[in-house]
Amino acid sequence: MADSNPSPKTFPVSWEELHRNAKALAWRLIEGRSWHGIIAIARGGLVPAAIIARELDLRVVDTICIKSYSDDHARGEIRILKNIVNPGDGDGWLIIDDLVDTGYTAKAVRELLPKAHFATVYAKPAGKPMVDTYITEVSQDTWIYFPWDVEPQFAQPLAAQRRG
Ligand SMILES: O=P(O)(O)OC[C@H]1O[C@H](OP(=O)(O)OP(=O)(O)O)[C@H](O)[C@@H]1O
Ligand SMILES: Nc1nc2[nH]cnc2c(=O)[nH]1
Ligand SMILES: [Mg+2]
Repeated sequence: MADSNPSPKTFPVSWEELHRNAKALAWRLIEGRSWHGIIAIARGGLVPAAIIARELDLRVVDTICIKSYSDDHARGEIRILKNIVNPGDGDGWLIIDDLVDTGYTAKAVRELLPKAHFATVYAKPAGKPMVDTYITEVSQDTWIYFPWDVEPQFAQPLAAQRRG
């Protein structure tokens, strides 16, 4: 995606869908191995990380706090606002984020924790190669709206929209 994000398509995600997809991710992550704990990429990774921590019975949850997008969906420089305390190389740790878009956030975290397992609920094609496990793919020109991004509001009936 370019630095400013036109995203002609939108993909609203409900709490129920997010919960179901995060649980689907937990199913994938519980297969065949155990984890020391979770490193959530805040803020977007916090809710999926909480769901996955509950499903995998993981009680150790740390955060890396990163900002790369502003509220108007424009991507800026990646800023690591808080790192984890004792990173090591990440071996045996799960990194959880809500989504991977361009993959720049994931790339920056992978450089810090090269042996961690990087998992997201949603993935766009450009960022897909940066994640080890994801559940749902959406197209690159789609902007995902999470439940915390939106609130219900009145929608015009179709006939009224046509009348203009
Ligand atoms: O693959 P990328 O293009 O790097 O984009 C993905 C990142 O963008 C969003 O975070 P954002 O920086 O908007 O902060 P937030 O998690 O606080 O919403 C999202 O939560 C991912 O962390
Ligand atoms: N909410 C949201 N944040 C993003 N950050 C980068 N891409 C996206 C997206 O599609 N939705
Ligand atoms: Mg984020």
